Amino acid sequence: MRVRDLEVGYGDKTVLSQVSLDIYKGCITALIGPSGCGKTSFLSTLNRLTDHSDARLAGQILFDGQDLLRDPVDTLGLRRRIGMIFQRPNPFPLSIRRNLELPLKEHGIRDRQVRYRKIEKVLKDVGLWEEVSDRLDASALALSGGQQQRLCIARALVLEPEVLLMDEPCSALDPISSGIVEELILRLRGRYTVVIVTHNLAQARRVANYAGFFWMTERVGKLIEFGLCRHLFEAPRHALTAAYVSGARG
Ligand SMILES: Nc1ncnc2c1ncn2[C@@H]1O[C@H](COP(=O)(O)OP(=O)(O)OP(=O)(O)O)[C@@H](O)[C@H]1O
Repeated sequence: MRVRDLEVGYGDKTVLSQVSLDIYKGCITALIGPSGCGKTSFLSTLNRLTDHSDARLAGQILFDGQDLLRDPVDTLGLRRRIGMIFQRPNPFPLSIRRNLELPLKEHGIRDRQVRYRKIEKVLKDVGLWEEVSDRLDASALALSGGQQQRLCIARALVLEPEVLLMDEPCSALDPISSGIVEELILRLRGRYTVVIVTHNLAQARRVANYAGFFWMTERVGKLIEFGLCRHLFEAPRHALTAAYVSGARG
């Protein structure tokens, strides 16, 4: 995915400008920066979730030869290829099985046996199968927060997306559940392209191959620095990045 000169605004207020970066296949890219500098807005443009707000977008987002901001886009198809996980786990108030069946049905998988095989596989992938295989018809809302978040990740993965966008996926979880979800994210590396927004700098360092640092200048979010995660944390090129990752600012 290639983002060039992206600008995002709401009404007449520009919240993000001049953002250019490449998102590499099979890698984890972490986006860090203080609250309000536009990280979530950036993430939401990548699968056009911004269509649901009054966001104004300019620039280019190139994905598989298509400019997502200019070319006609089938948003349902796009969101199958680019899934999203939110800060708070948001399972449907249905059974564990139905949470995974619904998206499969919505995307035309009619054969029940095929659906069941996919559901078992994805629950094994997210490490939930052992915990829930004997209660697939119980409510997803009865799961713990961490289990709910893994179910939501399973719900995105069951559609076999190419890219997974994660907006602070661990911040509403207790430390143990957060650790389990983080391990899962690490296991996705190489198989999926992941873009994760996190306020947890240690987590960004542990999981990401690439990292981008956002900051507000004159009330507009900018991408200050982007590169290999190791370089951004250990040898930042920009003084602001150095101050933020060292904890001196932010
Ligand atoms: N739908 C919207 N309508 C109007 N303004 C919005 C909308 N969504 C976000 N904003 C504004 O855009 C700016 C950037 O918000 P955004 O949530 O993208 O930042 P963030 O870096 O993800 O913050 P946080 O880390 O707190 O989640 C903020 O000033 C916010 O109030």
